[in-house]
Amino acid sequence: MEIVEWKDRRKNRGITDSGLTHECGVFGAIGNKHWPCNSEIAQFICIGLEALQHRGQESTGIVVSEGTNDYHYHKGMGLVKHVFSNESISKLTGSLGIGHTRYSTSAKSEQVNCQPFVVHSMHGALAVAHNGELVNAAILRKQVLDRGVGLSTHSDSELITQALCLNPPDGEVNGPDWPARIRHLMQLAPLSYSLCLMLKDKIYAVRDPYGNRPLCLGVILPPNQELINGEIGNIQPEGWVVSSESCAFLSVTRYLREVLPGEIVEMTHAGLKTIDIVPPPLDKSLAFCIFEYVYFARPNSLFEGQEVYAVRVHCGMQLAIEHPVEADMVGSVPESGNAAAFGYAQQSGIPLGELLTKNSYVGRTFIQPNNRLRQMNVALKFSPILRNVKGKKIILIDDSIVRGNTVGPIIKLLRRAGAKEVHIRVASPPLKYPCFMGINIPTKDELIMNKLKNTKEFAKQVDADTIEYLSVDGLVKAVRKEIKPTTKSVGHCTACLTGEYPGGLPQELDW
Ligand SMILES: O=P(O)(O)OC[C@H]1O[C@H](OP(=O)(O)OP(=O)(O)O)[C@H](O)[C@@H]1O
Ligand SMILES: NC(=O)CC[C@H](N)C(=O)O
Ligand code: SF4
Ligand SMILES: [Mg+2]
Repeated sequence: MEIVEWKDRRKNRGITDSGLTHECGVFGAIGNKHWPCNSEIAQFICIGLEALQHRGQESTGIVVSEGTNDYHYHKGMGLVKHVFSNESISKLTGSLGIGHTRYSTSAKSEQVNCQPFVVHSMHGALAVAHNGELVNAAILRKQVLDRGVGLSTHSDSELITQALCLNPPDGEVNGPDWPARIRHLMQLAPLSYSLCLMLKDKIYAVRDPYGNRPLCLGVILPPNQELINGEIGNIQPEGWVVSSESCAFLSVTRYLREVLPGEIVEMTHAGLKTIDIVPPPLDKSLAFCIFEYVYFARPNSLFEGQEVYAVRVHCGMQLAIEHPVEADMVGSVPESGNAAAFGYAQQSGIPLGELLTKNSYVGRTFIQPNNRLRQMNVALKFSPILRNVKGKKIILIDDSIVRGNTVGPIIKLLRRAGAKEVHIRVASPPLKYPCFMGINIPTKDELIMNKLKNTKEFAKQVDADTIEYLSVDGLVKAVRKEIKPTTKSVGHCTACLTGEYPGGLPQELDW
């Protein structure tokens, strides 16, 4: 199989009209005692995946096991609610399982690349669910192919699956040594992944040594039981869960903690155990994706001991400090601009109000060939609230501007509704560089701030009175404001804003 260049890997992706797309959600669950428990493991995973639907909407899948190597699985293209039915879920009987929601980064959005991947190794069946993108996929692909392994897709997640089947360098003296295989993978490819790996009787939750993508652990509580100060204490849990985000821990599941950067956590019916913590390569810092805070994650998810919503409010407050302006009202481009608008209003003392209402039935809008149709797309999604806009000086907050396709048509709508002044404030810095770690950022030429000299030119182009962005330092400050000083080491990836890549650049750069 030929090596696929970056340009080709990205072909046909980023097909939406606005925003950043392309990450993934992973979720796993394992039942406690009385195996095979045939409890509601698949249902748990299905509900967890629906709660992670914002992370990936192209395809989804669940793999379960009853403690044997005969896995049951169901995968398909589309949303969780479309792919899974009562009938398909009822066939997924198991005591443990993992699931995935996908936005493609490394291979086409089609059935063959749906996750989880399942292979039968010399030590039994292995299933893999992956969020992230291997920066050195081309090199690793060659190494795996050189060892006589055949690959059936271009997916880097299949590559991870096959790399895990390679014998570890020191051999396996006392039978299969999966932690050694995982450590071997981490040496071969340190960036970027959060993984759920399932064997017949255990799940490994693994985060790459840079901690680039999120992953956290939770517990399934018996009825009428509650954690005390976040601790399990004497409770006999019904099981354990792992998820990309804590927003997927609903009702009977409770958040316990994050998987640490480089940590390998073994989940068995007996509980959770840290097997190892692999540090990032020498001289490299931790690099948690700062855009999880800005845009990707649900506002109620927890990262680094803080709620995403709180960070977004701090971003809005910092933005008001950096770029104040007089106005009658502050509002957001719903939804992900909401918290920052709240912060901006709080800091500036300007009243907060709804300037736009969003049609919640409109999903992703696909790329339209001309401005007229793009304008229609935006008008379908947003409508101005006349009472708050007419005759007013307004500040409109958005979390990010990517291609700039949303902001221009929105300003047109607001002007038509009678806005006197429109000041755009963006709660993150301008996006200028590609991401090679699981987010499909449009090409350099498509990013609006690469096409323009400065924000003045941008404002003129879209008929705004002013446009200003949060600074990189301001964003980092807002993100770190509430991280406890006891948190051992903190580091964030800002590569798409600064061009400083945590693990270096891939060899072939044709972005
Ligand atoms: O500059 P552009 O390329 O037009 O994209 C920027 C917009 O895309 C995102 O919103 P999106 O509509 O994806 O979702 P949201 O409802 O979560 O804000 C982002 O929040 C901006 O509003
Ligand atoms: N966005 C992601 O995390 C995608 C995972 C993997 N690279 C894929 O394309 O399936
Ligand atoms: S480059 Fe940007 S989107 Fe990609 S991991 Fe870094 S911060 Fe996140
Ligand atoms: Mg938005």
